[in-house]
Amino acid sequence: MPKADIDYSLYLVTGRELLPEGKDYYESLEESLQGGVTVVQVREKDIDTGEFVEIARRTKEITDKYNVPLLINDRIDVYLAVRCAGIHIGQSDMPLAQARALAGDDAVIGISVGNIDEAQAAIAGHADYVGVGAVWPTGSKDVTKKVKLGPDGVGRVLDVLAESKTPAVAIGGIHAPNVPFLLHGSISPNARNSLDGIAVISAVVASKTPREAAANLRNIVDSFKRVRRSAPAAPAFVLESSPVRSTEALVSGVAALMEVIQREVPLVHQITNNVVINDSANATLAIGASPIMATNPRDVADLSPAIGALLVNFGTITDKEGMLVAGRQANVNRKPLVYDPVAVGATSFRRETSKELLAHWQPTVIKGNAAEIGALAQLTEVESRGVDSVGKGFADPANVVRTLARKRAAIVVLTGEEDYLSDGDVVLRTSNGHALLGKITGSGCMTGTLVASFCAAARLHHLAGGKGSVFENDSQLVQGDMLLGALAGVLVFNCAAERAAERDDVRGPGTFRAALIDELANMPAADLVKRAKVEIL
Ligand SMILES: Cc1ncc(COP(=O)(O)OP(=O)(O)O)c(N)n1
Ligand SMILES: Cc1ncsc1CCOP(=O)(O)O
Repeated sequence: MPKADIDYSLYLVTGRELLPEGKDYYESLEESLQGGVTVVQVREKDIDTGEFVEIARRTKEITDKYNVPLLINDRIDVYLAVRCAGIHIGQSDMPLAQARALAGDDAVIGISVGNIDEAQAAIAGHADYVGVGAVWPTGSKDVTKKVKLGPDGVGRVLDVLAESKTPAVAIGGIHAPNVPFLLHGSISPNARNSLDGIAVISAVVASKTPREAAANLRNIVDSFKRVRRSAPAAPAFVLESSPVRSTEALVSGVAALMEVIQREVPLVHQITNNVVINDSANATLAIGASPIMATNPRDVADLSPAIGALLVNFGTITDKEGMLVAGRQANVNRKPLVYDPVAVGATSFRRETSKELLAHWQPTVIKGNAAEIGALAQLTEVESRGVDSVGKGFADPANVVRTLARKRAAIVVLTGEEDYLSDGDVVLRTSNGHALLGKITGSGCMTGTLVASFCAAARLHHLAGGKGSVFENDSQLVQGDMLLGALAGVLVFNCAAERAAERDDVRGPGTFRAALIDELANMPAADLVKRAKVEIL
């Protein structure tokens, strides 16, 4: 097969030691090819050369039947003996130039890369493809001393590879539930380059049903590639046909979601800080949803299938383990995940924690003030003082939210006197609210609570729309109009604040806080429609 025709979508690296008891290697291999494996690499670490050659030869007989290219891990002698498509080498194996000299120009030579320098060297040495990793920890190889790149780190390598168009597969700890997150989360920040495929060992080899395991992985990768071709900027939640936006449609959509909440009473799981936990739970109840403020990782597995959405607010970062597990489960169960990185720029501990969380799961919505959004976007334009941002804000907030939304494949909500929301494509500006919100603690956190509640409603609204649980594509993380959900959270909160501030019985922050909860409970949708100030920029 010509090198240019190789499809790297689902790259199987063999691992006989991981086969389920009683499962024959060749039988498993053939089933995985039937499931849709597109490249095979024979990887053997502890066998004699003669046995390696024999396994490679028999493996080639099977891969040839399916017209799938076969590569050999590390051993050029074995490649030369069986004359398959090529070899895969690592950074501590024979140098690329020597491997090329021995194997010749026709051989496919792939090389492992774990950082930008290695990626640049791979391009300079004309590698035919790269294996980028390890993405996550894995039991299939000792990578404990290596940096785990996460989808983010893979994205940085993809930026380097973009110009040369070197094909790239990611490897390490990849299993069906984290594949959508990996594919979307690794779209490179500048060049918008994306993975050509995923390389796996245990996700297929350790399965008792490798055909089904491979078919499932292949579907996810194929769906992702299809959406990338038709909508290159689409974030992880975007429907194949994004709705056409008008301010009237948006505001009436918000009113519709208010009804969905009342009718469906979604359960909103919130891991939030202990300053606002009570107000957030009351705000959730006031709009008609149901709060559960569980933080223990052991609660999460049972809870996740039942919830409408998850909020992770790391204001006091006392529950990191719960945040990691809950977020990952939200991705697995394809539930909206709203991330509120409170004061993320204020300390290095917060920056590190945020990095760790974002390497573990894909947020649907990121909500923050200017300092928080600036810190995530690595901008120094806005300073923070504790949890607050100081100064005039961004010169071009619309560009900041759009750029971060694209980089993170998430909706970004920037709160302030005016709020900016973007899905990486459209940018919305809202200008409701009241100065008294700045006089009570937790108004930003309650906004996050409402955004999570309305994202739950947006998902339920989508499911009730007749499509059931069928996803538009298998790589999609969340169903429903999440930009509308985020907008609803912001508008309902700010319009309720306006109504509360207008009341005769409100004489300051204390009475305002109580009145705000009342108005969240009592605000008629028609009044929201009248008050809402939304612009599409
Ligand atoms: C596709 C792919 N990517 C990376 C690797 C890892 O190769 P290497 O770094 O040489 O480590 P070993 O596999 O030899 O342990 C790979 N094998 N395949
Ligand atoms: C060979 C290799 N190189 C980096 S991680 C890895 C192992 C991948 O195995 P798994 O897919 O089971 O995590």
